[in-house]
Amino acid sequence: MTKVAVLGAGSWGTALSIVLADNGHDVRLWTHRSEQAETINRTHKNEKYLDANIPEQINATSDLNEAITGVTAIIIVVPTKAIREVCRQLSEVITKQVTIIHASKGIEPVTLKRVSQMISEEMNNYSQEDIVVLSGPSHAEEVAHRQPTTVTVSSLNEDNAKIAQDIFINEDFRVYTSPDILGIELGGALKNIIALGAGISDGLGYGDNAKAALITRGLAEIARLGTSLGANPLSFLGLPGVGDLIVTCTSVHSRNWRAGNLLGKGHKLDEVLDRMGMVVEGVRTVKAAYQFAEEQQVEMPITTGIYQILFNDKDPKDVVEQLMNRAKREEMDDLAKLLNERYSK
Ligand SMILES: NC(=O)C1=CN([C@@H]2O[C@H](COP(=O)(O)OP(=O)(O)OC[C@H]3O[C@@H](n4cnc5c(N)ncnc54)[C@H](O)[C@@H]3O)[C@@H](O)[C@H]2O)C=CC1
Ligand SMILES: O=C(CO)COP(=O)(O)O
Repeated sequence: MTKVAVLGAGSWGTALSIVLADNGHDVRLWTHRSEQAETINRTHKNEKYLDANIPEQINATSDLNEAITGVTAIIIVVPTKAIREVCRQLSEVITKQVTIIHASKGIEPVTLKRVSQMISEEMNNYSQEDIVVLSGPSHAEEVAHRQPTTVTVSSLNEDNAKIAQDIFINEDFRVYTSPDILGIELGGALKNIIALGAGISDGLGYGDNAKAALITRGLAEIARLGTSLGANPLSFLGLPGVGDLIVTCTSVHSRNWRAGNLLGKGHKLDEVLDRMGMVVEGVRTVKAAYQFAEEQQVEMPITTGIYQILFNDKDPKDVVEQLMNRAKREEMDDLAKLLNERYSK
């Protein structure tokens, strides 16, 4: 039995702890709130986040040193906004080299750093090769009930990705590997923006045609930005790309979709975030993507429209009109062209 620590006791940290416990690992679930640790240990529930029972071999603690003592792997699953703070705390108590896997989905505004980059910047003795990302279409609510789920793990060091694959894989939770950490992290982060858009569209009362358009054209702009940064275009056709786009744009479990839905119904952003009570990563990531698009000179009309709704108080209906009345163009100048350029020789 391997001892592992999961840092972050929200929906996803709790669901991943259940997978790890099912795999026979001794799991320490760290939360920064001692009362939450006490409740989880006493009731074997984490009701604010999930309705599932928490197996007894998961021990919650608010003592970070206790959580990581003797572990072979640490899974970081806090909102992107808290990554640097948690890693700074971790860096102070960690004494040996272990596998670090993160499962957070976002990009930091201003620095435009991905999560693996933030972790390696904050942790002494850890370079980017030491970090693994786990991403894919995986709502915590379903994973916690052992519903079939597939994800991808990726690292600059393939051996580390394989270690993560072995730690997590089981008959309900299938784990693939990929060498393209850039594409995997970008896909997971950027799909949240499009999920906000899908929620807005549904909130406005638009139908499945509009949603299919958002998913498809959203994928095109994600791939456009991702490949301009050096990601493999094929990654966006995989689980952490189109797979995660489908699941977040079409599921009521998605907090990004739900937040978008409320925005589409006319609620203001502050009120929406208050009502959610859980992280809505797309709100922060849209700032980063908007900035990225300007810097890379990449066209991202959906991202731009959602940015205008969130931060410039633009009416969602006007944004739809703006998107529908853009200059005429050929469809297949994006992902298909990129793939063609890359693989036609
Ligand atoms: N919920 C899901 O189904 C999935 C979530 N993710 C990603 O996982 C990450 C975490 O999401 P969730 O667990 O769903 O969020 P959540 O909102 O359910 O929980 C976040 C947890 O992080 C804790 N936290 C916040 N700030 C902290 C800090 N400074 N130090 C320590 N703990 C802190 C909160 O107390 C809370 O327990 C996000 O990046 C999300 O995009 C990825 C895949 C699936
Ligand atoms: O990333 C997710 C599922 O793969 C969860 O999405 P939300 O954060 O929108 O709930």
